[in-house]
Amino acid sequence: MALYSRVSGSVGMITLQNPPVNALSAAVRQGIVDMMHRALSEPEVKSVVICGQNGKFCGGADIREFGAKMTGPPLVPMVHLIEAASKPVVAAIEGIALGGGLELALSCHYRIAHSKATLGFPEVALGLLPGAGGTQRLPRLIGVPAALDLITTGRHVTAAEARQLGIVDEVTDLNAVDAAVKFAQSVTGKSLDARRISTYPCPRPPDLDAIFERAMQQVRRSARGAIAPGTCVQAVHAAVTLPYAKGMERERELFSLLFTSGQARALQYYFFAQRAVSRWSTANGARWDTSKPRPVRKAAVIGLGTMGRGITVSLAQAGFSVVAVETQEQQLSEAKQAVSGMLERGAKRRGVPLAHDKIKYSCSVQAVADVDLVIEAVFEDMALKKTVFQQLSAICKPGALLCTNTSGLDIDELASQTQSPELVVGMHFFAPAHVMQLLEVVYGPRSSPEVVATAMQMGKKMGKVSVAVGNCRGFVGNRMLKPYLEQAFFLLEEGATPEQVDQVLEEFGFAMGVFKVSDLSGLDVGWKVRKSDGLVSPASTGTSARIRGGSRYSPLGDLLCERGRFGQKTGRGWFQYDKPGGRVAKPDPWLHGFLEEYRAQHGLVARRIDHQEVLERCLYALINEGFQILQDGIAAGPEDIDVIYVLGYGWPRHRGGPMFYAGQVGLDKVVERLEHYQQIHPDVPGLQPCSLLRKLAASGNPAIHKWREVIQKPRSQL
Ligand SMILES: CCCCCC/C=C/CC(=O)SCCNC(=O)CCNC(=O)[C@H](O)C(C)(C)COP(=O)(O)OP(=O)(O)OC[C@H]1O[C@@H](n2cnc3c(N)ncnc32)[C@H](O)[C@@H]1OP(=O)(O)O
Repeated sequence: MALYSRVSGSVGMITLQNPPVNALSAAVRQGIVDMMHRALSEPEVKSVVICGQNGKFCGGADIREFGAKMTGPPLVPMVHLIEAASKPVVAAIEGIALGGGLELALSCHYRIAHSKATLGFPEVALGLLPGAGGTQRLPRLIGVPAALDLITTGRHVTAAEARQLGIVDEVTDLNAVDAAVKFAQSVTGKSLDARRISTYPCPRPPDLDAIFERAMQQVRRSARGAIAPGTCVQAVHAAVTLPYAKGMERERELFSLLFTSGQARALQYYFFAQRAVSRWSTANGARWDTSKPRPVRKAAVIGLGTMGRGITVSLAQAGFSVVAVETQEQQLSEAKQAVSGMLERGAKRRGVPLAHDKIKYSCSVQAVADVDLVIEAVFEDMALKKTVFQQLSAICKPGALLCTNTSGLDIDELASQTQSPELVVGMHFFAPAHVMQLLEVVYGPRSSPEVVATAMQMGKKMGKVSVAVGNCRGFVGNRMLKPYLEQAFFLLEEGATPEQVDQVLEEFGFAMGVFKVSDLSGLDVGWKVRKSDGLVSPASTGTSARIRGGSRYSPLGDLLCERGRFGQKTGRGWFQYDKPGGRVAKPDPWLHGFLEEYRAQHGLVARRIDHQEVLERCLYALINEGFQILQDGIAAGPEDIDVIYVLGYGWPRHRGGPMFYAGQVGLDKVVERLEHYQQIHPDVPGLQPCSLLRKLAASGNPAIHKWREVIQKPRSQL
């Protein structure tokens, strides 16, 4: 709703009230319309200030209302009512003015912002465009290039930048509402003719066509199939080529197109999923709201390889004192240099002070004796990690958290090496650890709720999205990757090429196909894991070379590694590169020959494989594993899996995540296609739909927010 009050006798004040961000719900819009009419009808009122309660102007349209039937006054007539007002209306912008909130501010005649406020049009991230005149007013106010930048990227600007761009009229370090009231009094009675942005002509720079061409190219390059960025460009184009009223019609048309698209639904689901994962719960009933994090001031990182360095940088940048330990002198000095460089570049990019003095380096594990939390980041080898955990358990002060940055090893086995297994938790960072936003917090059966809460909070402080997951081989992300990779290998055996598989996955929206990603991460990484699992047996030939544990197995990855093809680092992998460390993947005729030879050797006849089969086998096998993970209680809900896949594995955000995507395709259809492929390839693992997937499909494909009800039933009966 909106509250009306009278300030200093002549200023009508409208205060938006809808915690937590004063979003423009039906009640708020109704309140604004009613209060505007009231302010305009009261003769004593000479000017109006619009502000938001609790130091937040407005977070935009209420996203929670998007799925429901529209009620209350629409936004467009509301902003027109404000702009057309005969009395000056001043927006007092504190905290945020985002999306519809900024559109509301742009309909006011003046804008006063607090210096700490941020402003922007983030609609593009929700699969939308600013649909209440934002695409028509902003270019009129700040010019086409700047408006295109803000609207197509969704980036937030500071009050200072907003002032520089001409979005706000004044910035204050003091109380913005008081400043707006004073300002409103000072403009009482002045003509408003030059203050209504919709009446401004839209500036037409001489190189207009080139500007739009460049903007389109830019969004095509980065959108990976998302339609909102390009549609935003079209809407801004209408501001330049059409009169205001017609431009508004075009904006409405384009907005409706986006609003009813599956992409907007997926992105809005993802918005809430990212927030839902912070309300974590574990399989044994620990929860975010009943578990108190422990205070952490000083942390340590053990092992300063690539991951350890990134983790050290993340911790220091988040303000923690860090003890960085590397027992090899030479490695330590290289790590020091690398970490300094990363911190310098980070400080420059973010415009923040350097955090060098936060880090103390040491060659001795003894240096961690007084820290509150240790993150072990040594080589991915169980025996080595066990030794480190035994040492840590003896050295660390009582109560210190012992965390491991493993990408899939058993947390419980490590915990059993310590005197306090309840203090052990996994913190699975993604490379590069100081850049990637995802953190899997892996709880073992003995991890205490406070320890999980502490690791989740640490992740948040490091600017990460932390997702709590249970302990199993590969946790959530890497466990789901296995069947996805397996299908890709089998498809090569059956006649596909790496470039065909990658093309299909990239057209779906992945930044990189599965084979390019493997080349980038290093083929030797998976090879080592398969070796330690006893899967790699170079001596075997004939049928047995392609069977492990009674199931079909493809040794193709192992064979490439045996030939020293580790991917980008060696200049050869599934693709070829111009040099070791090269980045541009090119099809490799050698590999095609190798595949032909391999098929001949194993009696496999290549067939034509279509795009649908590539996509369905790779994605549905991955999705099926996701349902198995939900069934096993490793992830608490589909949102956890979707956030992990979008942030950690390049799943296209505009498709919501694998579990959301499965719901969109139709769970019954996913089951039907898996069964179809299973019938044709009975020897291929991963194609048998798991019982939870079947159960959900049979219960009529319920909406994703209802899945938890079905998932929780079997467990509560245990
Ligand atoms: C039929 C409709 C026609 C409409 C035509 C006009 C179209 C206008 C388009 C829009 O305005 S779309 C909305 C544009 N605004 C946004 O995208 C803002 C989204 N929010 C954020 O970016 C952040 O939440 C924030 C505002 C910067 C605050 O960040 P912070 O980290 O401080 O807190 P959060 O955890 O993110 O959020 C707190 C809480 O608030 C909920 N929330 C935030 N914004 C909205 C919103 N616009 N509508 C509804 N709810 C919102 C958020 O979900 C959190 O609650 P939760 O319970 O934890 O999920």
